[in-house]
Amino acid sequence: MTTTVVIQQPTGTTNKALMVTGIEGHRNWSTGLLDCFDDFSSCLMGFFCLPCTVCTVASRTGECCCMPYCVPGGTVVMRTRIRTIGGIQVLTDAWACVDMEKTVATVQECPDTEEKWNARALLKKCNTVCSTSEYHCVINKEMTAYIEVCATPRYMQDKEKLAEMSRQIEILKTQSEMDNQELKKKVLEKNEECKRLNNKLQEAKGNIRVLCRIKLCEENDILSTTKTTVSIKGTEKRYTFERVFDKESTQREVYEDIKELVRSFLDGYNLCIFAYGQTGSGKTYTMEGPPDNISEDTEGIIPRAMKQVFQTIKELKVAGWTYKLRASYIELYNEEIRDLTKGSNVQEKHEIKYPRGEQGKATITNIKEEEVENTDDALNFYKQASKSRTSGKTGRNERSSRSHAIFRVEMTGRVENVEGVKNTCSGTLTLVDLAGSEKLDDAASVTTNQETKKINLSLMELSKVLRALRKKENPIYRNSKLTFLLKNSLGGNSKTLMIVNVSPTEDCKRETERTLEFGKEVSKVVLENVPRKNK
Ligand SMILES: Nc1ncnc2c1ncn2[C@@H]1O[C@H](COP(=O)(O)OP(=O)(O)OP(=O)(O)O)[C@@H](O)[C@H]1O
Repeated sequence: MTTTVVIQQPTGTTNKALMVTGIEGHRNWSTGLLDCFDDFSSCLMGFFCLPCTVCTVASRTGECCCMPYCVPGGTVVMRTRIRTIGGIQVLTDAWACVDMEKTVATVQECPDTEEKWNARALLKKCNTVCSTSEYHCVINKEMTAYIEVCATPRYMQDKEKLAEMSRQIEILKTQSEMDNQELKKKVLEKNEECKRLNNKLQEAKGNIRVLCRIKLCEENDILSTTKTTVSIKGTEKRYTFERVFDKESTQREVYEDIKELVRSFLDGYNLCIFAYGQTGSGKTYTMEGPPDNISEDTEGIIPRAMKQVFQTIKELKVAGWTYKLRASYIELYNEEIRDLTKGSNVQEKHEIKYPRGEQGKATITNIKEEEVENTDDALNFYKQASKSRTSGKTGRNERSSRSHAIFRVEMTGRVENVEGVKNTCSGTLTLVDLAGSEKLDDAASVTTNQETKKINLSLMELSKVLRALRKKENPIYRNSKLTFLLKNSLGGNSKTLMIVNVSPTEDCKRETERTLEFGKEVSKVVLENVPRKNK
C-alpha cells in the first residue's frame, strides 16, 4: 500500500507556511506536522530528499530538497510504504511511519510552535506509537537522510512478554475452569445451607401460618391492633396472629414478611397462599394490587412473587440449577372449574385427577398450562387470563366475589453438581384469591338456595379440612373441588399461608369478627413435617 502526501509551499513563504494538499481528511495532521518543521533541522529536510525520485519539485528545481530552500510554490511529494516487520505491518519510509490517526491526535495536542518537537522527539513518538519497531534517522554525507525501521529489542521483549502472557492466560483459563467448578461447588453448598436455614426458619414458624391484614379505611375504626393482635373495640375479644398488618401497612411490608416462604417453593416445597375475607375486605388488593394503575409500590403478592421467583432462578443458575415453570389460572365458581385463559364464553368440562389414587400432583383436564420463562411471561399470562375474571366482575359482581381464583405455577428444577450427581426437585405455588367469606352463614341457613349453598361449600370444607388437620384427624378433601384440588398444598409436603383480610368499619363488624375467628382456628393447625420433594 502506498500513501501519497503532497506538501505545497505557498508563494512567498518559507517553511512554516507550508500547506498540505492531497490527502483528504488529513489536513490537520499534515498542517500540524508542518508546524513542527521549524525544529526538524536538516535531518528531516534530508529525509524529504530521500525519495528524491518522487520529490518532484526538488528534482525539478535542482535545489536541495531541504525544506527551507524549497522553491516557493513548489511541491514536495512524500511517499509512504507498508512493510512487514516482525510479522506486523508498519508504515515506513516517511513520517507516515506513524499511525496517521494517532499522529493527528498527537500533533493536534501541540497547538503552537512553543512546544516544538525536534526530529528525535518525533521519532520517539513514532516509537511510542509503533512499539514494535525502532526508527533511526540516518544522515549521510550528502545531508540526505533516511529512516531505518527495524524490530526493536523492546519489540522482541514485548513479543516474549506476549507469549508469556498467552501462556499465563492459558494457565489462568484452566485455573478459572477449576475455580468455576470450585465456585459452583461453593455456591451449591451455600445455596443448600441457605435452603436448610430458610426452611428451618419457615418450619419454626409452622407449616400453616396466618397473618391478618386490616383494610385501609378512613371511616370509624372498630379495631385496635398491635404487631400481633387485633382487638374489637368495646369488647373483650382479642385475636392473636403471627403478624398483624394495620390499615396503614403497605404492599411491600406485607410481602417482606412472606418472601422467605416464597423462596422455599424453588427448594421443592408446595406452597399455597390464600387471601380470605368478606367481599370488599382487600383480598384482591393483597393478592394482585389495585384494580387500576398497578405500580411497583401497589402491586400485590402475585406480581411480587413472580419477580422474586425469576430473580432467584437467575441467581441459582450460577450454582447450576435450571428450572421449568408452567402456569395456569382457573376460577372455581359454583363448584365448577373454569379455565380463565380460555375466555368467559368457553364451556368445557374439567376434572381434577391424581396420578396415584389421591397421591401425587393434581392435574385438571383440558386446562391450558403455559410455560413461562421470565417475570414478563408469567405476568402477561396472568393479566391476560385475569381479563376473563375482571369482565365477569364488572358484569356480574356477585360471581367474582363468590368465586375462587386460583393461579398455579408448577416447577421442576434440576442441577448437576461437580461430581456429576444429578438432583431434581419439584413444587407447586398456588396463589388463591378466595370467594367472599360472608356468604358462609347464608349458605348454611338458606338451604333452598342450592346455588348459594354450593358457592360456599368450598369455604366450609376448607375450614373443616384445616380443623381436621389441627386435630391430627384424616381430613376429607373430596367434599369440595377447592380442597380436593389443593390437597397437596394443605397437607404433607406443603406450606400454607392464610392472610385474613378484614375491614375495620362498623358495618362490617359481624363479618370481621367471624373472619378473625376463622383465622384463629386456622392458626392452630399444625401440619406434620414431611420432607420436600427432592429426589
Ligand atoms: N390496603 C388497601 N389499600 C388501598 N386500597 C385498598 C386496600 N384494600 C382494599 N383496597 C381497595 O378496596 C376495594 C375492594 O378491595 P378488593 O377488591 O381487594 O376486595 P376483595 O376482598 O377482593 O373483594 P371481592 O371479594 O369482591 O373480590 C378495591 O378498590 C381495593 O383497591
